[in-house]
Amino acid sequence: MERQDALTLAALPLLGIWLLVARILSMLTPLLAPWLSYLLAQRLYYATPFAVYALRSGGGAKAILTRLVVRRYLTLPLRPHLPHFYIVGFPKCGTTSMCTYLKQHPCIDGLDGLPYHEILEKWVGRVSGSGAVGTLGGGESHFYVGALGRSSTTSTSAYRSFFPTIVASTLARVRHGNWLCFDACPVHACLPHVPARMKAMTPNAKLVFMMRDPLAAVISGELMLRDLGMPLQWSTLGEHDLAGDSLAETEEDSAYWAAVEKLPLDEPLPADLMQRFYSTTDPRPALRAAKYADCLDRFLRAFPKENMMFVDFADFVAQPEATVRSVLKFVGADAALPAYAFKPMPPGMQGKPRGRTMHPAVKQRLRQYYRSSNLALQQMLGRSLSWFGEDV
Ligand SMILES: Nc1ncnc2c1ncn2[C@@H]1O[C@H](COP(=O)(O)OS(=O)(=O)O)[C@@H](OP(=O)(O)O)[C@H]1O
Repeated sequence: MERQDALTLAALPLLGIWLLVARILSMLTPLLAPWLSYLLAQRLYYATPFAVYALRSGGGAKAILTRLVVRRYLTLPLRPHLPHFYIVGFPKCGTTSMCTYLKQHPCIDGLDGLPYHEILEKWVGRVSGSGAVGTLGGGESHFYVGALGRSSTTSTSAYRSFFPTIVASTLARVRHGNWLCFDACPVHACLPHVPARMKAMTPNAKLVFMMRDPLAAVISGELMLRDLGMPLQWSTLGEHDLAGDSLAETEEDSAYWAAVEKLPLDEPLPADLMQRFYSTTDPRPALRAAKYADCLDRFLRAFPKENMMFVDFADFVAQPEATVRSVLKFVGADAALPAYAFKPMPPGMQGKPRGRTMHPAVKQRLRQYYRSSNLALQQMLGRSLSWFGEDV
């Protein structure tokens, strides 16, 4: 047993009392500090603009946010960990399922104390009627996209506050000999400022990228935003919706995203970044997010390729257990640990397209749109992915 683990075990009763007091105090704070609830709701809205639709009908959601955040900060000295690995992307490629599967392993923890996304998921579960309420536990911090503020995306202590305490890590190490924690946020893969920040925060982290046929990912994302109530003015469902518009990037767009990529680490994120990313009027940010090769290229400039794993969504769906075990091996968790058992996911995990499909004309257009990016991806990975098809 390491010396630090032995010390933590000896101090366990005191640490337990500290955690309990923090929990009680945090339950009182929403009453004492309504402005904090307001501030947090604003920040969450910045990071995930669709959150406003969840918060509108979320009842006590703001109070829950405050309570969780206050508890995390009261116990910050007990939270020394940053993620050992990330599920970095891509949107609608099975990151939530993968996250839930990985957390079945006794040596792996996700976030602690700030399941922002759980609140959204409960709401999504109610809206979609997927019956998934309480079963998902996505645990996305949205840290690098500004969930704790546009200026906080390089603050180590702010980020540490998301992850479990030394009590949890010590107990896992003593019982199972190993402990790892991770963050998951599919949009991290798509935003150009993220690789440099992630590298500065966690230079040795491992990164898992999940990828799916871009067309399937794009329509899945559109349907999620529609079901949340976002007033999207573009659609892939009707013949004329995307067929006529130019999908080429404007000069202004290119300049904007290039500037975001070069943003110095000590500069706050632009005020309109996430509104632009989740645009209700312009389909291009959503389409660009599935140009996997461009996004991966930025990560490959920041991290060594051997620290990255690329998972084909189709393999994950066809063989979830084998895929999860290979990810466990990659991140350094023992998949053969006697205390670990793979449990298949409840059916509520899967979305409900409810008969809505992409219009064939739009499909054809998007196949063309993604062709060069898929070719570049094939070269980058040195292998084919199941959905490349004959023309890639
Ligand atoms: N095990 C399994 N089998 C089949 N399909 C699965 C599975 N896990 C996740 N999914 C599908 O993945 C889509 C959700 O992806 P994400 O969790 O990455 O979404 S998010 O970006 O975090 O919002 C969503 O896709 P759509 O159903 O097409 O919307 C889920 O149904």
